[in-house]
Amino acid sequence: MPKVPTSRTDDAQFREWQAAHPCPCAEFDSLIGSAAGKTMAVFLDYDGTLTPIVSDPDAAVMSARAREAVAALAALFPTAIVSGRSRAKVESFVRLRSLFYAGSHGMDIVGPSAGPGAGGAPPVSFQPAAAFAPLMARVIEELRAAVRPFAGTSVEDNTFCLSVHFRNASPDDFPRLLAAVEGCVAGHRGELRLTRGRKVLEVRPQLDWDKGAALLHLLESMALRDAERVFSIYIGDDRTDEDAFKALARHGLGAGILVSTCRKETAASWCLAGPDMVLTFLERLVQWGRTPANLWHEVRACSGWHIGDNAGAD
Ligand SMILES: O=P(O)(O)OC[C@H]1O[C@H](O[C@H]2O[C@H](CO)[C@@H](O)[C@H](O)[C@H]2O)[C@H](O)[C@@H](O)[C@@H]1O
Repeated sequence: MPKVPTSRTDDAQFREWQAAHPCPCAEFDSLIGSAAGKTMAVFLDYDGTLTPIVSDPDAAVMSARAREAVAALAALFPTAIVSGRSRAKVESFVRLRSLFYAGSHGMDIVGPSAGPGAGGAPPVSFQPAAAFAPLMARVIEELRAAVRPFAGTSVEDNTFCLSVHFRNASPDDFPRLLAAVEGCVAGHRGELRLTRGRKVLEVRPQLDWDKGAALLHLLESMALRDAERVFSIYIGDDRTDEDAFKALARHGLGAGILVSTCRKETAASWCLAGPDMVLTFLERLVQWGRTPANLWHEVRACSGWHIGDNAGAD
């Protein structure tokens, strides 16, 4: 595999990659052109997408600007947050009731409790990993004991996913930390699996379910899984978002937008250079969504979501 540059100083390679993954702010009309004649749905990752990455996971709060943009978006398009966080935690950060939420990497899904999405069919509510809850509650204690020797680590309870953070740990400890976490997972062979995110190891149920499956489930639930009629946008920064990018690409359902400042292997076809650019893009999408070009003004309803004008209702 070619060495992947880690910064924009790897100019030539980065420019080549960038040409293949343009910025949707710079080429907004081109992206929107792909959605011509279709209604739109929007899916957003949380950490590293709506908020900058910070060293304390509990401090990743959403800015007023981000909340305003997402609220406005949710009044114009079906909008979902798809996060590795527990649903309760991401809801408490975002504090908007007009959204669909898929927490625990899509293993905990609910529909809106207020605003446009709350109309129509009953809200989506789905927990494909529900049977694993008792196991996860036991394993978190095992993990906490296993990582205790490594200063700067912590285990975050994301309900159906346990996140072992090592952003604040010594890089020298990583091989032993990884071995300790792998040991825990191996103790539950066939029941658990280990994935990786940004300075985080994630212990999840051994289940064929990820953010891509959650995205398809949400589209299905809203009667929007129709490539002829609907164009979905998914924005995310992490490895786990790749499953959603792949699902969109595989089924021709829309556009994946990676949030990154460096060249990466990705199934996304667009790139935004950080959470600030994400907000700029979302604000642009809101402006566009308020014009008659947004076909939700004509369609007005789908199963589980209907357009409204109460962006401030949350
Ligand atoms: O799917 P996401 O919404 O992106 O959640 C993925 C993980 O995000 C959080 O961890 C990441 O962000 C933290 C705060 O900026 C950072 O400290 C950490 O190093 C990152 O990995 C969250 O804390 C995890 O539980 C999520 O699984």
